Amino acid sequence: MDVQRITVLGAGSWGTAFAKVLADAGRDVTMWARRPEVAAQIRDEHVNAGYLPEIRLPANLTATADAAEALDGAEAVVLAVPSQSLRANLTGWRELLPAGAILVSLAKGVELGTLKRMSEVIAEISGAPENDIVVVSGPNLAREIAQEQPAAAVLACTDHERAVAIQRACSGTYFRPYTNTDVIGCELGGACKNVIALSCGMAAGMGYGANTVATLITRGLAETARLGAKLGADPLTFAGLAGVGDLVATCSSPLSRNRTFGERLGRGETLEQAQRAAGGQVAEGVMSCSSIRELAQTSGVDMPITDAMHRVCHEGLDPRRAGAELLGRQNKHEWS
Ligand SMILES: NC(=O)C1=CN([C@@H]2O[C@H](COP(=O)(O)OP(=O)(O)OC[C@H]3O[C@@H](n4cnc5c(N)ncnc54)[C@H](OP(=O)(O)O)[C@@H]3O)[C@@H](O)[C@H]2O)C=CC1
Ligand SMILES: O=C(CO)COP(=O)(O)O
Repeated sequence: MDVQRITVLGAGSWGTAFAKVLADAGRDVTMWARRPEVAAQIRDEHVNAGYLPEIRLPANLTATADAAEALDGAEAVVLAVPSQSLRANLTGWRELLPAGAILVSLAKGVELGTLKRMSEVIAEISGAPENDIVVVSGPNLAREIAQEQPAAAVLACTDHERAVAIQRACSGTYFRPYTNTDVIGCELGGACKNVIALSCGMAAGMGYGANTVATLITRGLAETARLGAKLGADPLTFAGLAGVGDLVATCSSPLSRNRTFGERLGRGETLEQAQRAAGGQVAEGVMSCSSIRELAQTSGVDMPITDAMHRVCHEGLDPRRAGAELLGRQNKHEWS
């Protein structure tokens, strides 16, 4: 199985950076952008100034705002829109998906209401078997990848052949993808770390230092792994790129939208102020803290940091009060 002609649906930060990775690896890439002016800029000026200013995009990467044109003849289709809009977007594209194209998900989130992972949403809407969908996850801050800084990722798919086809399509001098068959673990790792990054940002915004952030990262990993164990993930996944790798990158980097969003909350801004400052770019953790919390509750799993982030974001809990409540919980063994 080899894929040469690839379509990326979504022209935000990661959609554009991943399209560049594929094009740099020699694939013919067409992007779909929601706004025609963004498509025109990518196609004619080889730049996406709104999301990745100063990044020169390769000549074998083109763009259109017409989804039918973008999808015509695609052998692989990369879904690069935010988690909470994926269902609606994909429903609009369903009839246009070329038969047999490999579907690839970049989104890191859990759907509100259905509590589904993104590959479950994609399978439901597209009619493709869940086992055929390839999930991309790992420490992949879009700007660094677009600058060609070395990084690795995981391509998770139950069907190894499909994972290998996408692995070949995106392997390059600065991007090293590994395959993995644990789709559940990779998707949960990617979704949960956004919530933990919010909490780390919030702690930094309140003026706390490395100890607090490291505590949140470590205990965040513990609650993510607890949820994963309950839902059938391989515990090893959380020690890998889609687990601790992505968690550390996102929780530590000022480039992370989730961390930055949390930092604003920690400095006393309201949700609306932080949303305005994000300028339309998605901080997935803000919605996923609610869906993951509900998933944990229905699964009987304790996720205190996720619960606290939901209450700060959506129930008006003061960040300092949230911190005090986390510290004030009953003492327990580290692994209980
Ligand atoms: N940025 C990163 O570093 C990484 C992101 N991810 C994940 O990839 C996914 C996509 O992220 P990213 O590309 O960064 O997102 P951005 O917010 O940067 O861009 C979202 C893109 O989707 C488009 N879009 C289409 N429909 C909608 C809609 N209904 N609502 C909002 N946007 C819509 C936007 O169009 P328009 O420009 O017109 O608004 C834009 O092109 C997310 O799940 C994210 O967590 C994963 C790894 C790294
Ligand atoms: O998923 C990411 C890095 O792997 C990007 O994180 P943010 O969405 O917080 O920027």
